[in-house]
Amino acid sequence: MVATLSINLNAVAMLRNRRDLPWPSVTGLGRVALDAGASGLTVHPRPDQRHIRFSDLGDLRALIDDEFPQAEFNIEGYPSEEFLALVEKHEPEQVTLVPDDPAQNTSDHGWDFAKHKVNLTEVTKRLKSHGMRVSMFADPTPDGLEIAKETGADRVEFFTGPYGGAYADPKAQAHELALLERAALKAVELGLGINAGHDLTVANLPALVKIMPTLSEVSIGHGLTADALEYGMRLSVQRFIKALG
Ligand SMILES: CC(=O)[C@@H](O)[C@H](O)COP(=O)(O)O
Ligand SMILES: NCC(=O)COP(=O)(O)O
Repeated sequence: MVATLSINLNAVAMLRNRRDLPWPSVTGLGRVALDAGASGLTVHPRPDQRHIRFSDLGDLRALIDDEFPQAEFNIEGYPSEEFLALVEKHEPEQVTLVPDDPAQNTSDHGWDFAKHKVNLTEVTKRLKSHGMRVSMFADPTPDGLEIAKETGADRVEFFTGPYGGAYADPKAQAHELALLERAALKAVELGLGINAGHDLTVANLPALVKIMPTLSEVSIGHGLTADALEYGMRLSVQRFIKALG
C-alpha cells in the first residue's frame, strides 16, 4: 500500500498574508499540487485566520469539485462550534480533529482520548452524519487508541513532530520511529486507519513508510513548501533576470 500525499497549504497562506496582495495564490498552488499528482489538499484554519482564511475554504472546495473531482479535501482543527460550522459548510472528504488551543503556534500533541471521549464521540457522530471521514490527531503511543476507536473515528493521524525534529540525531530518530511503529501496530489491531503528519520531509519519509506499511495518507506543508522554495529558486531567479531585459 502506497500512502497518498495531501498538500497542506497553511505555509503558502502565511506567505500570502504578509501583504495585502493575492500571491502566492493558495488556490493556484493547490491547483499546481493536484496537477502534479497530489491526492488532496489539507488546510488547518485557526480561529485568528493567521494563515488559511475562512474565505479560502470555498475556493479550494470549488477547485477540487470543478477541476480535480477525484481529489480529497482535508480540513484540520479544534472542534469548536465555529470550526464545525465551517466544515459542515464546505464538506471536506476528511476532517482531522486536533486538540489545539487558539493561541498555539502549531500543533504539538495528540488528543487525551480518555479526557475528551464524550465530546469527540458526539462530534464524530455529527461529522459522519454528513458523510465525512473522521481522523483524530494522536500521539505516537498505543495509549488511548482503544478509546479513539470507541469514539467512532475512522482513522488516527499520528503526530510525527518529534520524529521530524530528531533530524540531526539518528539515535533519537530511531527511537521515535520505534514509537510510531508500535502505535501503528495497535491502530491496525483495532481496525483504525492510519494517517501521519507534521514535519515530514523527503529525507524522513522513506524510513517512516517502511515501518508503517499500512499508512493511508501523509499531509505535508512546512517541509514541502521549503523544498518547493529551494528547488524553485533557480528558475525564479532566471525568470526575474530575464524580466530585467
Ligand atoms: C495537525 C498538524 O500537524 C498540522 O495541521 C499542523 O498543525 C499545520 O499547521 P501549521 O501550518 O499552522 O503549523
Ligand atoms: N497534518 C499535518 C500537516 O498537515 C502538515 O504539517 P507540516 O508538514 O506543515 O508540519
